[in-house]
This record gives sequence, structure tokens and C-alpha cells, in this order.
Amino acid sequence: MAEASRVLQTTLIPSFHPQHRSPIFQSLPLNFRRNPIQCTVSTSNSTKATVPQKIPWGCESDSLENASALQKWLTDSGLPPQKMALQKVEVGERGLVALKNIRKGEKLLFVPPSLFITADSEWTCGEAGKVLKQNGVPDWPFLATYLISEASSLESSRWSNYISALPRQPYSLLYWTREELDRYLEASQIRQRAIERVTNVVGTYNDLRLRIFSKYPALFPEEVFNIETFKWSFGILFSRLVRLPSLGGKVALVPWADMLNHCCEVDAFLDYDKSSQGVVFSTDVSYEPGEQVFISYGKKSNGELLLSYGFVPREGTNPRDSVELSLSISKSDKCYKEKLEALRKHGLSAY
Ligand SMILES: C[S@@+](CC[C@H](N)C(=O)[O-])C[C@H]1O[C@@H](n2cnc3c(N)ncnc32)[C@H](O)[C@@H]1O
Repeated sequence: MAEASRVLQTTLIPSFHPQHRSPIFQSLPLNFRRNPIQCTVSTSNSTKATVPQKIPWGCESDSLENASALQKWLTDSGLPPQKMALQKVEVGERGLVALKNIRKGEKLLFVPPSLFITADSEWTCGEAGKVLKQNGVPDWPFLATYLISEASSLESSRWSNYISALPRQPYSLLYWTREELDRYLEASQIRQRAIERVTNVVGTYNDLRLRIFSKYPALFPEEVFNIETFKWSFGILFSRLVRLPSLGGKVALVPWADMLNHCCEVDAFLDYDKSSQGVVFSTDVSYEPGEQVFISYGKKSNGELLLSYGFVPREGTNPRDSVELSLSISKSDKCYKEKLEALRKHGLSAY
């Protein structure tokens, strides 16, 4: 058997039929099919009674209640004056909106490194950070644990204003039940990747619990470090962590920059700018006051956007949307060689 896969320009995620919506979808506006589909479903009911069901920090995903405190803290912490403000928006619920005219090609943001959250950031609970380092915990689980630790430190954490403005439940496939993954992603290869992602997050948490948390219960109490808080922190990382090519691919949470929503039609990417020493992006379109400013999260299909960021762009607006199809040719096929050659001519790999 020779197999080849090809990326075709088509819609990846089957549309959600209102009759098949789970409770969260039922609360969406009636015109939800015209808007990007935001995807968060109920949390699992397998948690123990001692474990809190709701994350006690952060805010509702469309809430501006902590926005002014966030903006003040950012300014006090060295963020230069901005041409954008955090506001409610039509695409992405909250986002950055132009306050002044913004020219095409203009550099924006300038978030200084002192505001980045990385694996090198200082812990409010230094002992906990030391234990994770001693155990060689890799960046992602390290940062996920760091975020929970800082969130639970409340006002003592230097990130408290930032964490208070993060969504209490990020839009993420991590909150979908297995039944929902099976039902809504039935025809999509994203289904398998989503199942693997959920399994990895649960496995990572279990591994940390067995190897580290259970040995240091005073530093990592289960009421704080549990699967619900890990789903939250991984959901935040998946949807907000940026890779900075100019810093050797370092990953960081960059407060303020992470308030920018994605648009499939722009080509503007976050990166560290060595000359201004901050995270910036250059716009590739101009904006007038009141317009939402967008960046690109990458040239991703709808399925990939759903997998990482928990949303699907409005139907027909993603020129990068694609689906993988497997083609096969039987070796006993009389024209096996010719067909293989024809595939190769079209740039398709075969094995
Ligand atoms: C980096 S955050 C952007 C800021 C976010 N809107 C907020 O209020 O915190 C990424 C999240 O924003 C939302 N988002 C970004 N771009 C979007 C879009 N084009 N359509 C719908 N939601 C979007 C998704 O919930 C995604 O997980």
C-alpha cells in the first residue's frame, strides 16, 4: 500500500447544529453561526468533593472589571503609553482597540522583558520553584505550576493584576468531555489530537502529583494544585503563550500583548525587538480610532485554531483552512507505479 496525504482547501470542523448544542452552546446568541464559534464546555464531574470546581481567580472571559487595574499596573511596571486600549469587541469578546490613527507598518506595544512571565521568573513561593527546578520539570509544566502558584498567592504575587484579568475559564478543548469531542469533531483529525492533548495534560498533572506534589504537600496542597487548576493553567498557556523567534524561540506569557485577538487576514506577528528591547509587532494594515487591532496567531487551519485557542473563525474567512485526507494505492494495482508517479508530480509524499 502506498499512502499519501494532501491538504485540501475545505472546511475542517463540521458546523454545529443548534439541536446538537451542549448547554454552553445553548447560551450563545442566536446568530452564533455568523460569529466565530467560541468553544468551552462544562468541566468534568470526576473531581473529588474537596477540590474546588470553580477557579477562584481571574474573571469572566468578556469582563472588563479588572481592565483598568491591569492597565495601571502595566504603566506603573514600565509599559510605555499605548495607542490601544482594552475594550469589549465583536471578535474575541475583549481585545485591543485603536485610540488613535495607526499607520500601516507602524510598530506597536513595546512590552519590556521585566513584564514577561517565563521559566526564569521569580516565584512568590521561592521554595516551590526550587523543588520544581531540582526535579528538572520541563518548561510547560513548570510554567503551568508557576501560574497556579502565583494565582494562589493573590495580592502577594507581582502578577496579581495580570492574573485577575485572565479568563477564569479559557476557551479550550481541555474542557470538552470525551463525548463532546467525539460528537463535534467526528469528521476531523483534530479529534485525535484533542484527545491526545487532554490525555497529556492529565498525565502531566498525575506525574507531577506522584513525583513531586505528594512529597511536598505543604508547598503544593491538593486544594490548589489539582486537575481543575491545571486545566486552567494549561488552557491559559495554550491560548496565550508566545514563542519569540528573536529570543531563540523562548516561550513567554506577555501581558498586554496577549490581549490581541487573531485575524486570518493580517500578517502581523509578535516578536522581541532587539533595538527597542520589547515585544512588538508591525501592523500590515492601518487602523482608525475605534477599530480593533489584530495580529496573526499563525497560518493555521480552523482545526488548529480550535485546538490551541478554542475558537473557530467565521465561516469562509480563513484562507488557510484545510483538512488532511489520506489517499492510498494498493501495490497490487496494475497502474501502481504510474499512479505513484502522478502523485509525486503533484508534490504528494508516498510510502
Ligand atoms: C491571546 S487571547 C486574546 C485576548 C482574549 N480575547 C481575552 O479577552 O483575554 C486568545 C483568546 O482570544 C479569543 N480570540 C482570539 N482571536 C479570536 C477570534 N478571531 N475569534 C474569536 N475569538 C478569538 C479566544 O478565546 C482565544 O483563546
